[in-house]
Amino acid sequence: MQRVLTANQMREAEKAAEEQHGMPSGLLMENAGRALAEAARSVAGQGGRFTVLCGPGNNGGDGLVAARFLLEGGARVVVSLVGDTGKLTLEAKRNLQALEGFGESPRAFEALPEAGPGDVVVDALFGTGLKRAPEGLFADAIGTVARWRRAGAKVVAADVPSGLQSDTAEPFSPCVEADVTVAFGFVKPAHELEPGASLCGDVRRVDIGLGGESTRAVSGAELFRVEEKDAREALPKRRADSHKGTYGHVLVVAGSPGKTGAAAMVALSALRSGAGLVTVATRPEALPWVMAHSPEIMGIPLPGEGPLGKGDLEALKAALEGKDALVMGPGIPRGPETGALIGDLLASVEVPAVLDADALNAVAEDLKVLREAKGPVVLTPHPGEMARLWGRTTKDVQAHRVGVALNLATSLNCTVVLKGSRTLIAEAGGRVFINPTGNAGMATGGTGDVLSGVCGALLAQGIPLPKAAWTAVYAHGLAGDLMAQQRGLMGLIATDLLVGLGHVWTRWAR
Ligand SMILES: NC(=O)C1=CN([C@@H]2O[C@H](COP(=O)(O)OP(=O)(O)OC[C@H]3O[C@@H](n4cnc5c(N)ncnc54)[C@H](O)[C@@H]3O)[C@@H](O)[C@H]2O)[C@H](O)CC1
Ligand SMILES: [K+]
Repeated sequence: MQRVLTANQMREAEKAAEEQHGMPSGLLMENAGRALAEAARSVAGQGGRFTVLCGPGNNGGDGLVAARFLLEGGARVVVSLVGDTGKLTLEAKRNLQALEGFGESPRAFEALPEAGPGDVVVDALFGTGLKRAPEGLFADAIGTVARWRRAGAKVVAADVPSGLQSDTAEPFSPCVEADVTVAFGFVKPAHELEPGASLCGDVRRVDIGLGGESTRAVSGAELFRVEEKDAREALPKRRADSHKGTYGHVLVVAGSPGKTGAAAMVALSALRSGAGLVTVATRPEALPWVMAHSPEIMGIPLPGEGPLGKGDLEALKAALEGKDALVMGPGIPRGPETGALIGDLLASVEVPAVLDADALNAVAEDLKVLREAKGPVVLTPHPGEMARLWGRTTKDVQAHRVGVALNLATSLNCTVVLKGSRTLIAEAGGRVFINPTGNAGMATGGTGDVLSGVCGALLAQGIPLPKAAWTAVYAHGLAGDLMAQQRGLMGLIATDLLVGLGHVWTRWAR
């Protein structure tokens, strides 16, 4: 797992490093500037010129250090201090003096030469200290950086592209678009969440001297980026003497006339993700269609007709006998009693449960029904379903993804998987995991059904939450990435992910 720190948490970590662990403050900036210079050199053309734009804070200080290292290496460097140099922080001022010792004095922005192919522009205007939309000279500078980039220069951003809000990953206008972003110490939400992540280009995290100890002290939600090894290590080893019972039995409550495919995709995905047995419980008129998709799918008819309601409770409790996980929601016939039914069912069984799609819409009417759940619950809403669960607009949800997911998880004491680009997995009590896999080709019907099946299968194999959730999300997204290479972003469909999951498990086989 890679820790993702907010601007405040970075400041707390930097403070802890300096005050508690004796790290001289100038050393953090020295290390940052050196790494920034190395990154700039790595994208420069032969004999290219480096144009370093420095803002009024420590981000600008990083730029001054980078300029000095580039000069020391014999490069052609021009530097400009944009904005009120009187406000330079002490560290930045010290580095301005040091720079002059190398014979380079900052120039007026207007006096800078044009940059083009082979040249590198170092964006050290603003980092985590950005507070509002860049205006005036800062906005002009960002506009010029964009023009130089269009002319062929490479742009390397110090810590965060200037104009991009570090915590929300939302860009102000204007905002730098970088080819490389050097993340100092820790990645920030802006590097991991959209739309910020796309503006950063290649994110290179570098150590600057902030040891793990300095992050122990930080306050607020703990954010992590899931890495492939974390997901791979979560999978159970398959022992030779195991049998299908070892890998659990998933009950899938899904499907209805016209939406039998959803139930089949959940069931097939659970089978393709290692579940020993999978049974689908649905209305009698839908069941044959679901089971026809594959001989491995077993079925239990839910007597009755129309929406799921309290009259189905006993049949569902019986169906859950001997099961190890429940996946409920995709394509179910939803009615006014469905939410209460789900609440009663979860209050009477202990198996881990995945609620997706119309099960989420059913409980959205009264979230209290989930408070009595006996077993662990994971909700897998897409932003629209999250909006209904949270009583806000989808736009609101997307603007506060981390907070909304974390608040819902904590208020319901469950795990929340907020899908979308960079899916978030929030656990009750504070940790939020950011998933880096997946692509826009997965925006096609049924991919959510497949994810809920993977999650159910991993839970049935005994992997606890939230690990089962972020492992399912990572594997599902990776399956999509692998299959998009074969089918194209436009051609990818949900059942391709069933093939892609096979590639993932093969790649992770231990
Ligand atoms: N703190 C450390 O030990 C280290 C920090 N690193 C780098 O420092 C920046 C964060 O620096 P900070 O001084 O907090 O702010 P910025 O340089 O990002 O912002 C500059 C300054 O500008 C003011 N400001 C904010 N928004 C605007 C605006 N729209 N227009 C004008 N002025 C604005 C505000 O007062 C800011 O203070 C971090 O990203 C790192 O790059 C080192 O890397 C490590 C040591
Ligand atoms: K920057």
